[in-house]
Amino acid sequence: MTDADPTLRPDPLPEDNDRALRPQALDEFIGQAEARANLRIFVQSARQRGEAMDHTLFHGPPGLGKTTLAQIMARELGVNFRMTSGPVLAKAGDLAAILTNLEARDVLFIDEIHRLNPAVEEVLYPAMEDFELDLVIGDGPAARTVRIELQPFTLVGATTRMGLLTTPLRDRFGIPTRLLFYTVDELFEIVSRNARKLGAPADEAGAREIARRARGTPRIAGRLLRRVVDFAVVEGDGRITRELADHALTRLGVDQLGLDGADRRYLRLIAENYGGGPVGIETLSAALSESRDSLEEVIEPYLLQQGLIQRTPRGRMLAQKAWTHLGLDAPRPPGQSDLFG
Ligand SMILES: Nc1ncnc2c1ncn2[C@@H]1O[C@H](COP(=O)(O)OP(=O)(O)OP(=O)(O)O)[C@@H](O)[C@H]1O
Ligand SMILES: [Mg+2]
Repeated sequence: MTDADPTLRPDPLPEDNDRALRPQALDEFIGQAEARANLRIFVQSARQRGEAMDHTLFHGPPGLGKTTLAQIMARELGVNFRMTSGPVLAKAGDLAAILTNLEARDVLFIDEIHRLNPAVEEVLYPAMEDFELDLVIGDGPAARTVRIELQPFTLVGATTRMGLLTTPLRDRFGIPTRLLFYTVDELFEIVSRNARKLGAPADEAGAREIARRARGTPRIAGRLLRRVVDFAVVEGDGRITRELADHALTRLGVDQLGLDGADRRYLRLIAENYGGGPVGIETLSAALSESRDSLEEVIEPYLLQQGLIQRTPRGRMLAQKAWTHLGLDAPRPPGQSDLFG
């Protein structure tokens, strides 16, 4: 097991595309209660008025259900779902081709919308605001602009990095929706339901153990469940108990808090090489050979949410909980004498 086993990371993998396990309706979607309640109202209102729903932006760490919710919105609105992503839309013409093919009230989903090329983003502004497209035809002195009317549509954007969105783009979303890490109870429901769908008998304590160690993330819960099922079949009697789940997760390198090798490597680096910090993100990125983006998008949000690290103006610092979790003693602040030493 390598430190950064990709199957334990929250980033998407092809094996996640298990349609049977993806919730198909708002009622089947567990967790995100506030976002869900609001979306239900906006969907219903758009349906009753017969209008396109307002543009919606989902932001939050990977694997929390942004794409799933976008698909559910289209289904609940009873419209087509078209999907693309920021990096895929290289030229303004690519986006124009998609926009002109939308039918009235369709949902256009743009994943990783913070990675749109600025020229493409320019095209998006009038499209979002007035359902119009300004196309430049030809070049040089013969160039002219043609205005094309679009069908009213709903843009659904998703991003793991809200901070990287330009202000004009952010301001054009009527419904910004932040997704939060799931509670253990919510993940417990998701794991139990998925176990039933997979025909894998999981008792309550077994499902709860997986939920507790899923890093607050349904995508990880789904993957851990599949792995635990494998252990149950090969090394157990097929049933998922707490002992079996604990054995399997420990073998997979998922610890009691749900941290994997990459998380622990991050914490241990700050503890052992930087005395607990503060240490700058660029330094951590170089020392771990991980991009700054992946530290900020994937590793840090959960460690912050769990109170294992703190972000200060001078860099990242370990919290006491992290020292305890690593089984290390926090260094004493300078000047404080050791009464017993
Ligand atoms: N509330 C939920 N209940 C059950 N399963 C869920 C829920 N939310 C997400 N999932 C499952 O978790 C996986 C990840 O969800 P999804 O692809 O929507 O995440 P995402 O936020 O779009 O991630 P990324 O930022 O990587 O694109 C999917 O397999 C989906 O079925
Ligand atoms: Mg997604």
